Amino acid sequence: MKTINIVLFGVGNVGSSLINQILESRSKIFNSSQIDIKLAVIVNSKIAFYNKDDINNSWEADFKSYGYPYKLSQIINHVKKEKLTNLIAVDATASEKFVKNYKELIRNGFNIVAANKTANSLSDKFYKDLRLELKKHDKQFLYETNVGAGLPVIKTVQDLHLAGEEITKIRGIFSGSLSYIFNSFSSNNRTFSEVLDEARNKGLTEPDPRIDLSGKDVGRKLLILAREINIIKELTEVKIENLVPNHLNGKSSISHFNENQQELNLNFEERRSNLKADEVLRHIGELGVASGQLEVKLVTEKRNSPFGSLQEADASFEIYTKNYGNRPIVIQGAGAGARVTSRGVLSDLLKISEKLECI
Ligand SMILES: NC(=O)c1ccc[n+]([C@@H]2O[C@H](COP(=O)([O-])OP(=O)(O)OC[C@H]3O[C@@H](n4cnc5c(N)ncnc54)[C@H](O)[C@@H]3O)[C@@H](O)[C@H]2O)c1
Ligand SMILES: N[C@@H](CCO)C(=O)O
Repeated sequence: MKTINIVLFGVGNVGSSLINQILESRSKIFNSSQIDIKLAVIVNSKIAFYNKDDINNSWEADFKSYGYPYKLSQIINHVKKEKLTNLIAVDATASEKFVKNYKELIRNGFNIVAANKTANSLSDKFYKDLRLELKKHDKQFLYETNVGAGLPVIKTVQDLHLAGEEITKIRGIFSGSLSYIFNSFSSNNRTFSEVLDEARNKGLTEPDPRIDLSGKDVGRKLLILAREINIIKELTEVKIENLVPNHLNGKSSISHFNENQQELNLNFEERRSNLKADEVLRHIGELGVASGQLEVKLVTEKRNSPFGSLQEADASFEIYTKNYGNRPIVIQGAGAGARVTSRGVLSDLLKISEKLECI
């Protein structure tokens, strides 16, 4: 039998769904794999809840009642004092600041599973240093949900690359958030701002939806896949069509954006009115291996084309390789949403567990 001890950072849409899925699935997982999943500490940006007993369905109330302000060093001291082993830190935050803690976590015995895409899309130096630290301490880092939420995109690209298959191009609808938004917007008469609010309320967008609309989220995903196949790039080198006007982006606050997001309506209304009856708007990412070009843009597609006929928050990735020729591998399905994402995180947790010690 193996016990794994999880410290969960981020108790928002994805983090909460992960806790609930662990509660739902852990006896099934224990019966099939003899892996006992313990949630040792759960943490948001303000408070930490140290879970002495087994977590149960009242976790949300316990978190609110018994959580208190913390420092990372206190969490590390706690797991040491309790002699917890097989440690895995889950990063379900969207924080650029939090990823700077990864090295300290690794040095203190943690493996890492991240839904947060930041660690893999900061500088090439940060990316490589992190991997050196993992190697030095013999720790694992999995992040399948960084691209396509629960869809197996990263693993597929890694496996093809590892096997020596030459990947020539990856093209697709990389954003489940923007897929939902442009599906809804292209097919009815609601304003862009109304559709954006709906996607946010369904937990389909980034906590700050400007990360989606500015193209940064898809830019990050392209960069993450490029790095998997040894293309050395920085986010600043990705050619991105930014859908947010400058005065609502950059240094302006999220509340300023929320109050003024109707200003987006006019531009998108114009783009919608230019569509023919058989056309829809689609947000595309493209990674050309030979050209080394990474590009994010909003395009017009025929409604009955593969990308044009996607539904809901579907993402779709076409992976072109030398041997697959002009018939790419296609990975398609829900590309955003807390439940598909947290299931992907849970699957990464179990993959890491396979290599941990039985205790
Ligand atoms: N929702 C999806 O469909 C989806 C898909 C793939 C990946 N992701 C990624 O999952 C992550 C979480 O998304 P979400 O929708 O759950 O966001 P959310 O805003 O609902 O939750 C984020 C949580 O992180 C906490 N947090 C912020 N800074 C922190 C810090 N420094 N330390 C500890 N906790 C901190 C917040 O308090 C909050 O509890 C994001 O990085 C997102 O890109 C989400
Ligand atoms: N913005 C993400 C979902 C939240 O991370 C996506 O569209 O894939």
